Amino acid sequence: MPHTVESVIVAIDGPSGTGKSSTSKAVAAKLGLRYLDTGAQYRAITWWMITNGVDVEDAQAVATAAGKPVIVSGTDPTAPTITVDGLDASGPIRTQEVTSRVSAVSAVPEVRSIITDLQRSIAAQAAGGIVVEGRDIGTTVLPDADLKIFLTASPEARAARRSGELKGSDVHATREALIKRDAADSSRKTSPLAKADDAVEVDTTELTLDQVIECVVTLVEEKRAAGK
Ligand SMILES: Nc1ncnc2c1ncn2[C@@H]1O[C@H](COP(=O)(O)OP(=O)(O)O)[C@@H](O)[C@H]1O
Ligand SMILES: Nc1ccn([C@H]2C[C@H](O)[C@@H](COP(=O)(O)OP(=O)(O)O)O2)c(=O)n1
Repeated sequence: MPHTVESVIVAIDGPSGTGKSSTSKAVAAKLGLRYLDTGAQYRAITWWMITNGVDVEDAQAVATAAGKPVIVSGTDPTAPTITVDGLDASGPIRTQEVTSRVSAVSAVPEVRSIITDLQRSIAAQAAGGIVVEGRDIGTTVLPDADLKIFLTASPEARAARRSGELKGSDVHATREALIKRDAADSSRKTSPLAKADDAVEVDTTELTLDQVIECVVTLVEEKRAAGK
């Protein structure tokens, strides 16, 4: 069933450093929508595995433990939150250790199935609509989204953006780590990073963040107008 004009669902996918989080938060805030960072959920389950002594390279062990952590995402775009078993996970999920292990954990089908169910229930509860960002939102999690965006940017631009965030980090090493993670995320069997056939691709390499936000806001408004 098509959503009402007020209840628009926007899926924003793409590799790391293309601007998904910054764009999604800003678009949601401007349009009065909720916001969900699905990468934060995969990071949260990875953090739980590490702190609970689960060998993240052992897919069977990860699958067995996948249902244990309770992950709760707060969807206010101006102050998104994430807790695991009631603990604030927003800091620990951004460490290098979690970043280097999240692809292995998120490739486990049991993990994807649990997190996908959680994402769908959050989207269903967002009465006024939501912007959901990730890797497989348009293809798998919300294939009926009203608007699908696939953000891209050159590896150089993405690495420069990421190393700008991580003080003192080397752009070359960041670029190599990004390319390795993209390859792992794109080649896994279960819902890999991919552009949905009906997604609008936006190359952000030469665009400012404000230009990307404006572009997505315009696309949402066009969808809303077309739905009237
Ligand atoms: N179009 C852009 N131009 C320059 N910097 C950008 C652009 N989009 C995002 N950034 C910056 O790049 C970094 C990564 O953006 P982020 O939104 O976290 O990307 P993603 O969620 O895709 O990994 C942030 O510091 C953000 O401010
Ligand atoms: N929908 C999603 C979102 C993220 N993931 C996995 C794959 C990604 O490498 C990690 C981390 O995602 P996140 O969006 O936080 O990564 P970046 O901030 O873009 O570097 O989670 C996924 O498998 N499916």
